[in-house]
Amino acid sequence: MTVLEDIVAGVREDLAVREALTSLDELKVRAARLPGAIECTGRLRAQDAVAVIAEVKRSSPSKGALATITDPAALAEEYEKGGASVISVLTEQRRFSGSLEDLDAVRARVDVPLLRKDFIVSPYQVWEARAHGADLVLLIVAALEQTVLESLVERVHSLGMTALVETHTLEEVRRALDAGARVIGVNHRNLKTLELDMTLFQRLAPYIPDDVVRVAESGISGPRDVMEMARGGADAVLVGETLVKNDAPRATVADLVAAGSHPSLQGRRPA
Ligand SMILES: O=C(O)c1ccccc1NCC(=O)[C@H](O)[C@H](O)COP(=O)(O)O
Repeated sequence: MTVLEDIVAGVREDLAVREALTSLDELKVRAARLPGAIECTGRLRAQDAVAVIAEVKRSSPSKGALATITDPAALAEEYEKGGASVISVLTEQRRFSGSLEDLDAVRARVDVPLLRKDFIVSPYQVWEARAHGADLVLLIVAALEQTVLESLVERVHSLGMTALVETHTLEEVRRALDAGARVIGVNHRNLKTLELDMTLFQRLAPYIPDDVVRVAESGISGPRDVMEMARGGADAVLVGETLVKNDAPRATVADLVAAGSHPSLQGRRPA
């Protein structure tokens, strides 16, 4: 069994417990009481800047415990003040120590769009994301059959949310495009082996059309990486470990944001 398969098996078990506790109808009622999802593609695709998606991440299969985040909302507030365009909240519990309560807490404190970062395999989880205030949902191509991927992308969009469709190979990029993705992430981390390949975004980005938002994910350790991703065609970067292990998350986000709008990057994208 790969790491990804193992994570998804646990996610399915935890999902069955939540489904027994809260009906889909109840989630729909909760979602209807909330303001609509924030439109995100424009924010992720500023003309001459790289958007920073800053992640709340306590632990991971590749690195184990990363940070004791007792107040995820306070951390998210620092990210927002540092200029993050989107905040990603890991809600998977077994391997990432996250929860939907983290998403609620962050939603109550910040105004920027929120990404529910989890291993989504069912429309129930998409409704759950919306009912807990998420504006974006991660869909991992490697974890989903094509027909399921297509129906989840459609469900996410029909709820006014944005799907960040994550890929790791050229075939997955093609599947993401076939599924109607408007935002495609290239994860440097292979979720089956956990190996990082920091050249992957630059190699796959040319296969992602200009009208689709391109996000470089994982292993980004500082401003230099942001500039490299920008030169390779990134509209946005997704950063977790570097931020949660840092004593000054606001300043660190600000440094990444500044790198993404460095004068040497101006004019890299057609108007
Ligand atoms: O981070 C992991 O070890 C991991 C393992 C298996 C599946 C997913 C995993 N991470 C999810 C992510 O995509 C990252 O949290 C995100 O891209 C940020 O990465 P980083 O900046 O390297 O923390």
